[in-house]
Amino acid sequence: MVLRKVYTLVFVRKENQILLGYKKRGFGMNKWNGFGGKVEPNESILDAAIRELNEECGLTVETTDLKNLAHLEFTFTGEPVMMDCRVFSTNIFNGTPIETEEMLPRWFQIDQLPFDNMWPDDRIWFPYMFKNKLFYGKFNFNGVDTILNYKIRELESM
Ligand SMILES: Cc1cc(-c2ccco2)c2oc(N)nc2c1
Repeated sequence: MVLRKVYTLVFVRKENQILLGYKKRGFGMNKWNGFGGKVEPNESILDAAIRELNEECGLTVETTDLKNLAHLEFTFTGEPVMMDCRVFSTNIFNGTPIETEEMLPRWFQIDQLPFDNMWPDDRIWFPYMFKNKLFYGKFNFNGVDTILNYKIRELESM
């Protein structure tokens, strides 16, 4: 019986740059990633995305500014969990990114990303994100570093 948990992931864009955070502790530690986390029982997915972004790097974004780009499902061989990850992006935001206990934020040129220090699936689906296409992906992991199999496809509408 698989336990599905919903997560958010927000990518902030500025010209040809993308804001990534270096996870200083917890799940995904020592990897650069978008900002996000668990959706609490009492909140919408959009509200969770906005809350996590603010908690992790201090930026504020409006719900209407977030564009839902992807639905990604992550499973782990031998574990009954499935991470149902909703990916959003925006180029409209308020504030300047600040370092928090969780995250060290940094702007990267989108053609110079630290993929060796990111989740292995990112190099597979980031090109879809940069085409601003809606897409759906399923990735089956063995541990945190090895993708056993995956599928990805563009969607016309979510
Ligand atoms: C297995 C996995 C999990 C996550 C994640 C998102 C939010 C919390 O964990 C990922 O994020 C990325 N970029 N790849 C990921 C793979």
